[in-house]
Amino acid sequence: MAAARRLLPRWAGSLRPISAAAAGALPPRVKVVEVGPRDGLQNEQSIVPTPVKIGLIDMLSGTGLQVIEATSFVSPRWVPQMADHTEVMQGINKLPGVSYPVLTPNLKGFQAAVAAGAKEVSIFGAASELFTKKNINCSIEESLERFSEVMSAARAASIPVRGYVSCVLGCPYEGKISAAKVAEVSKKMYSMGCYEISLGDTIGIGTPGSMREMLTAVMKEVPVGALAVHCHDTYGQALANILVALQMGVSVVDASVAGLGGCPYAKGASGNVATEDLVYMLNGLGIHTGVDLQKLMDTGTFICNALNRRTNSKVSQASCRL
Ligand SMILES: CC(C)(COP(=O)([O-])OP(=O)([O-])OC[C@H]1O[C@@H](n2cnc3c(N)ncnc32)[C@H](O)[C@@H]1OP(=O)([O-])[O-])[C@@H](O)C(=O)NCCC(=O)NCCSC(=O)C[C@@](C)(O)CC(=O)[O-]
Repeated sequence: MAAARRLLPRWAGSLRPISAAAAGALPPRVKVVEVGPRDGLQNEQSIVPTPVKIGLIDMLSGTGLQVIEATSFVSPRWVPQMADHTEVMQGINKLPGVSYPVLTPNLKGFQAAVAAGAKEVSIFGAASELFTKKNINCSIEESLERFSEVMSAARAASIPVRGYVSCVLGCPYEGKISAAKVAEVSKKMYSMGCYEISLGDTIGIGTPGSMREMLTAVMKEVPVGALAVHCHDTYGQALANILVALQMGVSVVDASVAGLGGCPYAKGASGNVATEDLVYMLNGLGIHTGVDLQKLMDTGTFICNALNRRTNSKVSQASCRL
C-alpha cells in the first residue's frame, strides 16, 4: 500500500528552537551523514532496482545534505544488494558540494570504487574480533593491514578516507565491548590517516550512560572534531545517545532516511536513527544542518513507497496523523 505524502503540520515551524547557548555546550552546526542508500538498503531481502537507488540518492541530493553514502564495493557474494555499485555510482547526478562516499573493505574494492568514479571512500573495522570475522572474514589485526593498503592507495590518489568502528557499545556475538578496545581501534584507524572516525552502535544497544563512557575513552585518543556517531535505534535509544554525543562536542552524526536498514552480519539490528527525526531534533535545538526537513520527508515517502513499507521515522508518522 502506497504511503501518503507526508507534510509537516503548519505550526511545526513555529516551535521556537532554543538557542545553542541556552542548550549548553552544543555545537552550532552539525554535519548529517546520510547512510540510507548503503546502510539502509544493504539489508533489504529483495533486490532493490538500481533506478530506485539512483532516484533515492538524487532526491537526497536535493535536500541540502552534504554527505550521502551511496553504495559499497564489497563482495556481491557477501552482500548481493550492493552488487550494482558501479551502475549506481555512474547513474547518480552528483551535485557540486555534495560528497558521495562508498564503503571499500580492501584494495580490490577501493580500485573498483575509483574506477566507478568515487571521490571518497570509507573503510570499516570493528572493536569486536568475532564481528570482524563475521563481517569481513578476518581478524582485527588483519583488517588493519588491509586498510593500510587502502590508505596508501587513497593517499596516492588524493582520496579522503573515513573510518568506521563497529560494535562500539556492544557486539551481537561477544556482548559487552570495553571502551578501551574501542579507543584502541579508533586510534589506530585515525593514525592511519582517516579524516573522521564514525563510531557505530551496530546493534543499537547503547544508552546515554554507555555512550558517555565510550566517548570519554575515545576522546583521549582521537580529537573530538574528528569523531562521528552512528546510532542504530534497535532499543529506542538513538536520539538520546546522539544528544549525549552532541553535549560532549561531537558535531557529525550518521542517519538513514526513514530509519531504513541494519547490518546483514548483525541479526536483529534495526535501522539507523531516521534522518527526519535527527533533523527535527537538531532544528528544535537551534542547531544548523542546512537540511530541508520537508524534502527529506518526501524522500522518505518515495523510498517507503518503492519498498512497500512503513517509515520508521516518528516525525513522518506523526505528520501523517496531525
Ligand atoms: C571483505 C570481503 C570481500 C572478504 O571476503 P573473502 O571471501 O574473505 O575475500 P577473499 O579475499 O578471500 O576473496 C574471495 C573472493 O571475493 C572477491 N573479492 C574480494 N574483495 C572483493 C571486493 N571488495 N569486491 C568484490 N569482490 C571481492 C575475490 O576477488 C574473490 O573472488 P573469486 O576469486 O572467488 O571469484 C567480504 O567479507 C565482504 O565483502 N564483506 C562485506 C560485508 C559488508 O558489506 N557488511 C556490511 C557493511 S558493515 C556495516 O554495515 C557496519 C557499519 C559500517 O554500517 C557501521 C555500524 O553500523 O556499526
